[in-house]
Amino acid sequence: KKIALFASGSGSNAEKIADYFADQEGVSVSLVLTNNPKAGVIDRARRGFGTGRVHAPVVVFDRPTFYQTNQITELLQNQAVDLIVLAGFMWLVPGSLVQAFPNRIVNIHPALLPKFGGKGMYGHFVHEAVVAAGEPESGITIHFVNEHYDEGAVIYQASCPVAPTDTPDEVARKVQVLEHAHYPRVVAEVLASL
Ligand SMILES: N[C@@H]1O[C@H](COP(=O)(O)O)[C@@H](O)[C@H]1O
Repeated sequence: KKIALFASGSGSNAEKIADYFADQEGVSVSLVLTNNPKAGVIDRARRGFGTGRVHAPVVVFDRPTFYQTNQITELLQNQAVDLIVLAGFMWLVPGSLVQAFPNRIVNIHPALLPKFGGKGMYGHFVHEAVVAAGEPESGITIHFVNEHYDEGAVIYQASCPVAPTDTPDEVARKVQVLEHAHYPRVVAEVLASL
């Protein structure tokens, strides 16, 4: 089975996923794709991720290529990718790609959807909103991707307590622990179900 990893930023989740499958028979990371030429994920991929043994081509694309051509969808189809994994990818996935990979695109959101999701709700903004709302807990949501931000069917959620004194940074740290602990395993379960 083949995975393609999409990331726009640091790529810590992409690295955890690549490392998780580094020694797994029958599962490989065939492509790393980013919309950001300065994304930290590029260096991680070039180093072979955490294990230094997962070497996948890195593709950097721009907005016209993603939204006005079919190049990315065709590349993924030509590589016979089984599952597309969004790991901190910030752009909305075009309908053509969603239709080409039905129930084969997953995303992780750093909050307990349906709360604190949607356009503009990403990265630190989410944790600031959770703290500002005085939420007693936060967490992660892993979901299938459809044509709307953060609205696809939920696959898995895990939560963590938020103390009244927690800062957005502290919430971000707690949530990242959940992301790294659960996303690789849930990706493996979705892959096994395909
Ligand atoms: N969608 C969100 O974007 C962030 C990406 O972090 P990283 O994987 O680039 O470190 C994570 O918090 C993820 O939930």
